[in-house]
Amino acid sequence: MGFHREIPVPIPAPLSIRDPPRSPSGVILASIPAPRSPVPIRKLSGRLLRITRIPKLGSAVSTKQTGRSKDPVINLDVSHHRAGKNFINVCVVEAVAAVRLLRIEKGKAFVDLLNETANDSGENEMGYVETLGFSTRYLEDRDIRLVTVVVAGTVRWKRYLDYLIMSLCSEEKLFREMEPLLLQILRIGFFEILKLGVPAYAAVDENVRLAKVALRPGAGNMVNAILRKLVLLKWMVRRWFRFLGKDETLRLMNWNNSDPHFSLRVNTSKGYTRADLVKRLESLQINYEESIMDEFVRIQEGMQARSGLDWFCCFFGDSAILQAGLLKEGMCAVQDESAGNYLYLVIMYDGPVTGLVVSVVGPKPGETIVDCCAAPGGKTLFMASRLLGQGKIWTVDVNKGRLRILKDAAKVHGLDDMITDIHADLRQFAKDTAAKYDKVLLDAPCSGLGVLSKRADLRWNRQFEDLEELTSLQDELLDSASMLVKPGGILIYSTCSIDPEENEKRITAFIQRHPEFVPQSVRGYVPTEFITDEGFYSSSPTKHSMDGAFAARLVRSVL
Ligand SMILES: C[S@@+](CC[C@H](N)C(=O)[O-])C[C@H]1O[C@@H](n2cnc3c(N)ncnc32)[C@H](O)[C@@H]1O
Repeated sequence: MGFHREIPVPIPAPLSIRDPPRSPSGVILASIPAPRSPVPIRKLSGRLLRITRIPKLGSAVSTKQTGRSKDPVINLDVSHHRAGKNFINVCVVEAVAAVRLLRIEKGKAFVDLLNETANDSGENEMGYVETLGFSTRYLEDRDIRLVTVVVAGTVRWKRYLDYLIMSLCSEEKLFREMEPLLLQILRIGFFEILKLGVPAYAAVDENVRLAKVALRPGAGNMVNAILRKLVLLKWMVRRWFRFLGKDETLRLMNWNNSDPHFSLRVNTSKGYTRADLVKRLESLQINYEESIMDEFVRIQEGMQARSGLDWFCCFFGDSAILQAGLLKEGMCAVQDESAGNYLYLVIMYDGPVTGLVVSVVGPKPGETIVDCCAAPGGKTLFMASRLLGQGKIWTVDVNKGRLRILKDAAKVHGLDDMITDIHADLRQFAKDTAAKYDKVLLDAPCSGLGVLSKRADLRWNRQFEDLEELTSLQDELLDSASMLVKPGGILIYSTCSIDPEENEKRITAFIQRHPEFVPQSVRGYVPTEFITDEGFYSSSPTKHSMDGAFAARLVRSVL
């Protein structure tokens, strides 16, 4: 038998109610369709399109129930992309592809088999597709070629597609126990969107219809939900592929989908040491791990941030840490070692994360510092604790509510004497202020793409257009922040993003606009594994098992 010949598969063409259509593995794929009744031909895009009455599938239907007059007519309008390319037979291409993929999975069909006129297995395949509720009569050669492209590509990318599908299922079990035809439909949808460049709306539409017709309405809803998630994520995944490569992107997606860990920073300004914190954690029988950063410990369990809500609503569930009052008494703060952002804990008046970005700032006793975009104050508090009671921090933020949280947190930590809060838009504040400061930190509003494991909602809310808006705001804020730096002073720019557009590219553009600033390596401020070739700080979820963040130091010339 030649390579291109198919081993015939026993797919029964005529099916009776007692013999429902099954996948090659024997799974019942749909209940019995009633006899089809052709309806008039409709003209579309200059071509004749035959609309087929399709019985509702998904539950056993009797001939009586599906008699001609009661048949629900499914509107099989040609979707725009196919119509534009003069394709007909909406969803049928996907239907044939799905059936062939099922057969391939069982080792009974070759990917590159085209018209299959040499034996009757091709006819069987088409007959089988008909039993799913589709007319294959008007499939043309180009449709069959498209089937081949879809099938070949789906087989080639199967592991990758499955990985993505699994990561977008609400739980792994859903993927593992997915019925075979449903899985093939999802694979086809993913392949069409990611690899064939089929417009997302069209791919979603067709595969949802296929699932509804061939399986049941609920299956269509599931395909709809998962494909839409992909569409929302697509721009992010594409970007990551471009600047991280495939393996790193897959690792990152895995990280973003895993349970986040949380870190605690001991509050040294109240005289506590990490040993004190560790002692309390041990007495509470809480699993911890000491971080590479002196003031931090990592907690693996018991604190969950609720996703889909705004940062005010983050909570710690029934955490023993919370119940023991460690946060309230100001012994520690919930902060990530990386750079921090506003995720955590506002309820306890403790600002977000800080960590290594504050090391990049390197606050020294006696210094004057402006923390632009400061609220809710994670970095402010950490910087203030490093000033050891000497020096001053001005905190600027446009958001009054968040600024109030910063103020309250400063009180709990006993640092309020050193902090002056300014409710203002940084751009206006910089114009109105003649004073110049030793250090200016701009922790810019950003996409948060480095903290997706903790901010699960961001992946669904962030649009590509946001990135464009954010980068121009970042440029404006950088220009304003730079006006506050004294000659010889330092400007620190940071984000909790891993996107070069918000990080390195903003610095490059800034230096072009402001030749009076020169980048200074962060060597000596953070461990070497966090230093990029250009001398910036960068933490990565996959490399360092912590939030992704970025920071750059820029020195203002003395002239
Ligand atoms: C990334 S968050 C800052 C997190 C903070 N540094 C911390 O560690 O807790 C960005 C902040 O920028 C503030 N912001 C946005 N646009 C601003 C503007 N034009 N002027 C001042 N603050 C602004 C937001 O209100 C938000 O609090």
